[in-house]
Amino acid sequence: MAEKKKLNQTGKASRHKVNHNTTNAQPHAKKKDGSCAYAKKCGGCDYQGISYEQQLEMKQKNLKKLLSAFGKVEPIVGMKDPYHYRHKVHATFDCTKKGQIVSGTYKEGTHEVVDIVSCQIEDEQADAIIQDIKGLLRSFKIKTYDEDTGYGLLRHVLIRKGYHTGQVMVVLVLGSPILPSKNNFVKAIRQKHPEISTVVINVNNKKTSMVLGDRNITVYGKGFIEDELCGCTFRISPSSFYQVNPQQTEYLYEKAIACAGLNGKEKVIDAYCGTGTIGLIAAKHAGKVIGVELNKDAIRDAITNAKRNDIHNITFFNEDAGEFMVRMADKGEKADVVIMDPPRSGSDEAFLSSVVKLSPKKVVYVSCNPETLARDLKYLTKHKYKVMEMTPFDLFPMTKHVETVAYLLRLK
Ligand SMILES: C[S@@+](CC[C@H](N)C(=O)[O-])C[C@H]1O[C@@H](n2cnc3c(N)ncnc32)[C@H](O)[C@@H]1O
Repeated sequence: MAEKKKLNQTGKASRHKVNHNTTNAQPHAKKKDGSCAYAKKCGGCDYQGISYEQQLEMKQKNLKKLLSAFGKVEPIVGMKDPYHYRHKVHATFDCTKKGQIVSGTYKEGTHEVVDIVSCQIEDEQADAIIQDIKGLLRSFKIKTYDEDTGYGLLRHVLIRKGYHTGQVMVVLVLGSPILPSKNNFVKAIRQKHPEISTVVINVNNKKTSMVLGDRNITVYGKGFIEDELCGCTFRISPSSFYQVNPQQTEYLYEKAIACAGLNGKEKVIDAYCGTGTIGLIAAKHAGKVIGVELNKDAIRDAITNAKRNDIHNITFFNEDAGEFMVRMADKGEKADVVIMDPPRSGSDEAFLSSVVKLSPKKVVYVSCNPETLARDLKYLTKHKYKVMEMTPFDLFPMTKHVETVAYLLRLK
């Protein structure tokens, strides 16, 4: 998955300082000519100012350059409406020397917070909630956190919204676990936004570039939201991976499952499974599925998701995918299909060599980084596998990022 730069793949955000030049005038996302009012300062969208058609052409060209050695790259599946697709929105909070509270993203290459009222690619409801939280801070005497001095409270706000359910989670990332008048604060924000289903305090008191700390305290609702994809319901916790563009994700997953070509009998491995999304959808068409994932919160969600969807032919393991596969291969175990969806850094040789030992008939590789995909395909195609199909999906309009489903078949 590619992320807008303000919250990168690992959830990291760069250390920040306030943009003291910020004025009280708050520009809206679009200028009269339709371009982004923040483009020059924010730098989150690499393709700002380029028509969407042209963006798709550029992505296709780059994919062709990187992947055509392995076969034909199918035409990229773009969005009908490429705006406001992000259902995970994050804003960093800070205060200028003049005492103005600002919230938004980092100016590219700096530690300055660009004050953003609404963003062209973020969900509009999420942006409105962030603005209203900003508006409440003074009356509740909540100060923004200063990383240099450790003084203040509010560091970030993270909003996650279900695409089909409309459920909204607000995560307040604080430097300490105590939010003064927390019940009244929640009441005030819910009065403005009754659509909020849960509010969580995330405690991050470390000098770190990571947005989220380890501790979550639910102050309203269940502490998670649910969303639906491809006929399954998924639980999403504050730190679990869930694609930021659920609309396009449905097409991506449908393609991955179609490539697996399941007939109800296969043993399938869903590696880097997150909250179990792809594996649970696959389980309906397979004999048995094994999901493996490093993040313990995501695995907890995956187990709950299996129960929630009444799916019993899936087992999840909280482990490094490479180590898990090596052990399976050493035990001489086999699999019919391996579906793998690694982070941007791609897979590793321990994992890939174990895939070769397990010798599944099919490998379905879901990738958010064509460069690491090309590297990993090079390994697999040198070891008995042939790329049969590669289909890109645009999950990240206005940015250079792209998802690709590659399907490989074992040659002998
Ligand atoms: C691109 S996400 C895919 C998640 C899931 N397939 C989905 O579509 O929602 C990659 C996942 O790999 C997990 N991960 C990263 N490194 C890992 C490793 N070494 N072993 C297992 N899982 C890992 C991350 O926590 C993340 O959930």
